[in-house]
Order: sequence, then C-alpha cells, then structure tokens
Amino acid sequence: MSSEGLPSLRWGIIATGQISSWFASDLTLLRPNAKAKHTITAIGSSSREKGEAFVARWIPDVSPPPKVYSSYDQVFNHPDVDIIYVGTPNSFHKQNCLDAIAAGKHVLCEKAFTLNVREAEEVFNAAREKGVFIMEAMWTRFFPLVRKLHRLVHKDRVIGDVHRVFADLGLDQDISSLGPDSRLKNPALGAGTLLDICIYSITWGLLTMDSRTGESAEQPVIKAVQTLSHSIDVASTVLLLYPSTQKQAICTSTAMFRTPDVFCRIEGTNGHIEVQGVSASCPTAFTIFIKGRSSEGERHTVPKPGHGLYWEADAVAQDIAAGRKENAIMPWSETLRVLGILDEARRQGGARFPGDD
Ligand SMILES: NC(=O)C1=CN([C@@H]2O[C@H](COP(=O)(O)OP(=O)(O)OC[C@H]3O[C@@H](n4cnc5c(N)ncnc54)[C@H](OP(=O)(O)O)[C@@H]3O)[C@@H](O)[C@H]2O)C=CC1
Ligand SMILES: O=C1OC[C@@H](O)[C@H](O)[C@H]1O
Repeated sequence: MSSEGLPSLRWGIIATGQISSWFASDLTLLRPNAKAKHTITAIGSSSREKGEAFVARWIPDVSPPPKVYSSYDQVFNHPDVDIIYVGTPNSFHKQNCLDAIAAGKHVLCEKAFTLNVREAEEVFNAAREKGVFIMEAMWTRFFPLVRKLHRLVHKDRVIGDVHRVFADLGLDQDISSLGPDSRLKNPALGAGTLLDICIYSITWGLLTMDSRTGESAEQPVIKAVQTLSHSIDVASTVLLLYPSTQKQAICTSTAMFRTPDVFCRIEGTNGHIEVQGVSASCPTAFTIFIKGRSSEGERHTVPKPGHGLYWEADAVAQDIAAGRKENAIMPWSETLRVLGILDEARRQGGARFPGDD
C-alpha cells in the first residue's frame, strides 16, 4: 500500500540497547496496514562506533541511512528530527525527556516513564509549557488484540461483571550473575521487577477492571509486598482493590521464574478469559470461556509481524498530525496513575532508589 496521505514522522533514537533495536527494526518493517510513515533520521549513542554497529545490525537497509552521533544532544537539536524515542535505562528518562522537550521535540519515552510521580510531573509540566507531544511507550496497550479484548470485556461484557483478575510477568533473569552496572541490577538505574515488569501486570489489572483511564477511572486501594535482594525487588505483588465493588486484581512479577504461556486470567460472573503470549508485555492470543458452553473456549488472535512496537508509533504519528499533545489510550494522567501505584508499592514493599526521600 502507498504511504501517500499518511501522517509521517522523522525519528531520532537515543540509546542503542535492546529495546531501541526492537523499536528501530519495527519502524522500518514493511507493513500493509501501516497507519503512518516513519523515517529514522538520527541515532544517538555513547559512541559513534556503537551507533554505527547498531545501524549495520538492525536497520542495514534503511536508505538514506540515519546520521549517527556520539551524543544525545546532537539528536535532540537535529533539524531533521521531529520526535525523540528514549530507550535509556529508567533513571535517565526524566533528564532525556527534559532535554528533548527543551529542544522543542516531541517525545516517546520507554516505560517506566520516570522513577516516580514527582519526576513525571516535572516532565509533563515542561511538555505543556513547550507545547510538544509526549507519551510513555506502554506499547502493550496499543496492540489491536488488547483493544479487542478491552471492547469485549467492557462494551460487550462477554464475561459479565469482572470480579477478579490475576496477571503475572515472571522472567528467569538470574540477577546474581549480572554485572553491577546492569539496568536490571543497579538501583541507580531504576532496577527491580516492579518498574521493569510488574508495570505490565498492573497494566492488565487496570485495563480489565475498569474501562476508563487516569483521573476518570475508579482509583483502587493498593496493597503491596516485595522481596528485596541487594536493595532491589526481585519479586513484587501488588493488589488493586476497588472500593465500590470489592473486586480485586492480583498483579505480580518475579525475576526468578518464567511465567507460563497463559499469563493472565480475567474472571467474570458469566465466564473467564485466559490471555497468553511470551510475556504480559506482548500478548498473542486470548480465549473466552463462557460458563456452560464448550470447554475449548473461543480463541482470538491478531497477526503481529515483528515485535509490535509500530502500533504505538502509528498512534503517536496520528496524534501529532492532528495537533494533539497526548494520546487517549495512554494519556498523561494514566502514566501518573500507574507511577502513583508504583510509588505506593515501593513505599509499602521497601524498594528504594537513590534520591528517594
Ligand atoms: N517496551 C519494552 O518491551 C521494553 C522496554 N524496555 C525499557 O527500555 C529501557 C532500556 O532497556 P534496554 O534496552 O533493555 O536496556 P539496555 O541495557 O539493553 O540498553 C540501554 C541503553 O541505554 C544507554 N545508556 C545510557 N546510559 C547508560 C548507563 N549508564 N548504563 C546503561 N546504559 C546506558 C546505552 O546506549 P548507548 O550506549 O547507545 O548510549 C544502552 O545500550 C528501560 O527503560 C526499559 O524499561 C526494555 C525492554 C523491553
Ligand atoms: O519491558 C520489558 O518487557 C520485556 C522484558 O524482557 C524487559 O525486561 C522489560 O523491560
């Protein structure tokens, strides 16, 4: 399909780690149903060699190739860049976003958006003042499969009233074998399963318990426990208890065990839904089981070439083309709400980052 008439964005990517490699290769995938045209014009890395190796490995066929810089600042200030993708460890997100905004760029910043609510408010205030678009890259919410599930649960009410949800993201990360500078181990980089992966389990709880987001959603009471090792959490469990109905979501994470394929169960008065995939970040199918009907259930899938990060990128391009400063699926108030839950979970569970007071 021709890209004529589609909104287009010129991306500057900062950091060349794992998620940036997924994002860059997804942006350049040929997709028949693309809703936007994406061009990668600049890459910023700690070294030019690293940036060039990134281009050669992950986006070798992009023509013309992106310019590679040995500083993030050159990308922030690049005249051919509309939007910055922030793929650095959590503790750098606040400053990277502030620098991009100061340069007048739109921003898509990886999850967790910042280390806490206070930092996020600072970033959103700066974006508001500068009049730029910014969004947390909570990609899972943009999967067509997740939008479909949301519709079936809340609009069509296929399983009736949802009264309990269980969502788990466990990975076998062997944290003790990692070096002290790993973003998964170093508290100064925002390490710990809560911000890294429990954020997805919490996302499933929030998405399935209430159709609304941000301030308009019912605010659950939070009960949390964490298992700490060398001051980071290697396991976290966050309960969301909804005051008006007493319904509950059990949202959990561990760095010591890989969750089986079915990572989420949504229980309702008329049946239940099982959601599956490689992890809660990346669902591939869900099956609806209605009480008294076939025990096999009704399975739903949506094709997903590549990783699936282009859906959030397309949504961002459409928002920016329409002059919007935030996205309706992941508005600023929802990022603040999720970070508020993470802050409270750490307050109860005990994980601390340097700089917490
Ligand atoms: N959406 C998703 O599914 C995923 C999201 N993430 C999120 O993306 C972010 C990055 O994760 P990931 O790509 O796995 O991390 P990596 O460790 O693979 O890469 C991080 C990159 O950040 C840059 N960086 C800048 N300063 C530092 C520093 N002091 N220490 C380490 N790296 C630094 C480096 O790039 P350079 O040298 O080029 O400057 C590095 O390669 C995190 O916020 C994480 O939560 C991660 C994985 C999946
Ligand atoms: O966002 C993420 O999702 C997948 C995990 O492998 C990764 O550690 C995390 O950052």
